[in-house]
Amino acid sequence: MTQTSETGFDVIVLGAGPTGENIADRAVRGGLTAVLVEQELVGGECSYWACMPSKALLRPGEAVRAARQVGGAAQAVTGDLDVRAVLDRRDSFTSHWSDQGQVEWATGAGIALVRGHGALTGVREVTVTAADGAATVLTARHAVAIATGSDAAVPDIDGLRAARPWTSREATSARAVPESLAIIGGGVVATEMATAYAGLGARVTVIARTGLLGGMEPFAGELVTAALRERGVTVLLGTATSGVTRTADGGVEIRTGDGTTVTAAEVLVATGRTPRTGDIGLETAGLTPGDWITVDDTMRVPGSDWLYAAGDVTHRVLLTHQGKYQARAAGDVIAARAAGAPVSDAPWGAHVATADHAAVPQVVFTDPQVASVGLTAAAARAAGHRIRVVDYDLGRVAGASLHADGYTGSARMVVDEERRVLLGVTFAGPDVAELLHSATIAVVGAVPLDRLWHAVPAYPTVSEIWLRLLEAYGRPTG
Ligand SMILES: Cc1cc2nc3c(=O)[nH]c(=O)nc-3n(C[C@H](O)[C@H](O)[C@H](O)COP(=O)(O)OP(=O)(O)OC[C@H]3O[C@@H](n4cnc5c(N)ncnc54)[C@H](O)[C@@H]3O)c2cc1C
Ligand SMILES: NC(=O)c1ccc[n+]([C@@H]2O[C@H](COP(=O)([O-])OP(=O)(O)OC[C@H]3O[C@@H](n4cnc5c(N)ncnc54)[C@H](O)[C@@H]3O)[C@@H](O)[C@H]2O)c1
Repeated sequence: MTQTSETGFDVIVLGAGPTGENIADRAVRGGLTAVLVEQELVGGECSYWACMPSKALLRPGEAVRAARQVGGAAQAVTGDLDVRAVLDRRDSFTSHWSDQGQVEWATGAGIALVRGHGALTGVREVTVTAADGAATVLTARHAVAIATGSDAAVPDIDGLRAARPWTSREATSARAVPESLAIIGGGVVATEMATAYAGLGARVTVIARTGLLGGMEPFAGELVTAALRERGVTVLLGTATSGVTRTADGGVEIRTGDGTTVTAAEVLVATGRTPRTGDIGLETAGLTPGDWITVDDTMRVPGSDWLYAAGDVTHRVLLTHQGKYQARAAGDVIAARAAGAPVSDAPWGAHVATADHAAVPQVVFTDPQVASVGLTAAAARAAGHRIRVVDYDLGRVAGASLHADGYTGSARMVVDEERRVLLGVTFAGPDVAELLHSATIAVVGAVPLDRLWHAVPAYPTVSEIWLRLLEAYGRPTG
């Protein structure tokens, strides 16, 4: 096979998902040249098999349910979802799984692209093997950044692999809605896909070995469990899966730890992620293939002066916006170090991803939505903070009661009693996603509670939850 060499780049970025794209973009904006190496589609998991198609599957059902919760509007909703139209709209959000638009963006941003499977083969060296076997050896002047992301993890459950389960890829790109869907897992993918597929008419069973949305405030999982059940989803909590069989009629049979059997047309495994690092030459840099890649807060691999990693592959936070945030730090610090310019790597500096540790925002697009930032009460206590927890029933806020009849939701703020600032905030309820950034700013800005009283929420909006939480905490008297 042919082999060519290219040495003209300052930075090589392995993987053109949202993280890789942003590393390359920031490096180019910083005056460097950059090349992206991509083996599938430029845009990565998020654009084609994760964030965008999953939200496109969820939004139509949410819009119809929202209308049904408003007297007067409810009477206008006289039909069911048009499933074909939902799937077609989803297809448009994935650009029909074509990356032409993102390739044009990269070219316009001055970023080169080499297609194929990339692997480290030496210091600042990546060898890219194209589909036809042709190899291109790329050598970088300054840095190689790994942003190869993650794959769905398929746990070692008897018969599961042989049963050809759906992963998040099949769930987000399905051409049709199965009559029934069993979901193993109780996390974000499981709850979002249960919401989407139940809304699209499938009979859904969730098999979760603990509660739903573990790791978030407990009321979030409880509200989502209740809402799923109300919509006809069977939610089995505290239930292990012991075996899976693909049956002669093409369906699946799932045996649970308590001896019951769940049958469905398809089974979705939604039990977390595994790093795409098995075959990218990590051993050449002294790292272990198949492991997540540990980095410092400038996204550099400890002990190396040229190897960086960001996004899912680091296991810091498996979210697109956080990967892009890390990417901005990484691209900028690579450019600064290349220029011999000062590096701003103290906490909250321009070249570090400090928020990964203290203020990660996340929205779970279930119905109700869950939006959280920072520490839960349990995590804050475990970290040794002296905290006070303030809860408020979102349905009692005037704006919420106008927003939806019978609005059901809850909010919690976790106050650091030593500094009188917020460590974390969680909202669960219809349409709380857009509330989240207010909380993120309060947490990242360490806005003192006494000052928050002067951030007056408009009446009558759902954001008056802020006033109610502060009232519940107590108004300063001094
Ligand atoms: C169903 C689902 C829904 C989600 N929804 C959301 C959401 O709503 N909001 C959110 O913030 N996050 C969401 N996420 C998480 C989000 O998708 C990831 O955090 C994000 O895609 C990570 O970006 P990344 O660039 O690090 O990796 P990826 O998006 O995985 O991109 C990595 C890229 O590297 C390429 N690559 C890998 N190995 C090689 C190699 N050796 N050579 C060349 N190329 C290679 C891959 O082909 C891929 O294009 C969701 C995840 C799932 C599974
Ligand atoms: N809206 C969003 O931001 C969004 C949406 C989807 C996914 N994501 C990201 O994608 C990542 C992957 O999502 P996910 O739902 O796969 O992972 P997750 O970590 O959220 O949940 C994994 C679930 O699987 C269960 N589990 C793990 N191993 C198991 C086993 N062997 N048997 C049975 N259950 C098992 C866990 O108890 C947990 O309930 C998450 O980290 C999430 O941040 C984000």
